[in-house]
Amino acid sequence: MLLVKNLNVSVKNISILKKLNLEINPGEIHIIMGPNGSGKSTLSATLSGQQNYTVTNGEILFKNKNLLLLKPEERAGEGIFVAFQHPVDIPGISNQSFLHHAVNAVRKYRHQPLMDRFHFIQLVQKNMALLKMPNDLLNRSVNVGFSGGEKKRNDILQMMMLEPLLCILDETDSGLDIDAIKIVYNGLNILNDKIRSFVIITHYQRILEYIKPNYVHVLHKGHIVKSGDISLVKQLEEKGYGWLSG
Ligand SMILES: Nc1ncnc2c1ncn2[C@@H]1O[C@H](COP(=O)(O)OP(=O)(O)OP(=O)(O)O)[C@@H](O)[C@H]1O
Repeated sequence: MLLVKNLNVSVKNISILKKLNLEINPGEIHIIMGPNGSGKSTLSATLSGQQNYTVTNGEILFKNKNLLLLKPEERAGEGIFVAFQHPVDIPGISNQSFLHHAVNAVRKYRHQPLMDRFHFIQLVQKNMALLKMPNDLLNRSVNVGFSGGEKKRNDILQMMMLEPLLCILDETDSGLDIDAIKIVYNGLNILNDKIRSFVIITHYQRILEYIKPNYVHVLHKGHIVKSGDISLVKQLEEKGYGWLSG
């Protein structure tokens, strides 16, 4: 589904990702861990097509298409969803109209029938109940004044509504209380099937209580220095990252 080959990315002429390789197949869950500043968020920003992240070498194929030729909204239409480490506030636009617009934008791109207001409200309320989100968050401006945990749940709500193929979650589990972590990962598990894939960026071993990843990768100084299975998470917890710095 996603193939990243020899990817080099710079931000403001500073080289961040270096010869990064990653392959993700349908239905797989990949966890990416790594020290602060190793380039994890740079990878998610690059995949989403954010400005200022310049690909200086390498390629990214998504469903065999050259992702680098696609605009951010086209990438979303193709099925890429990124929950950013720091979800953005959008003052003046209600969460409901933002979500409804986003749902229909991807449906239009995918040549699917648009969702009318009635069906949208039914679905969004069902998903909000699963995420234990109060209804008033729908009427407020996107993320404005939301608590940290509410913003992260709102990200998962967006993911559930947009039904992406590749879900990239950048530290969605940071700053959540124990109940919220369970709710967020339950939301993720609801979407987890044989087709959809996940890239989960996290600093926490506790993720293994909720998610069973196929692969775990360690990103260090801009490239993947080690890949393995869940036993790698336990090794990292015991030994830290020093033994991998080479
Ligand atoms: N817009 C920017 N301008 C300057 N430097 C940047 C920018 N974005 C990222 N960087 C730098 O790139 C490096 C990698 O940052 P990135 O946010 O990708 O790391 P990370 O692995 O996600 O870290 P953390 O675990 O702390 O979230 C850091 O040294 C960071 O300062």
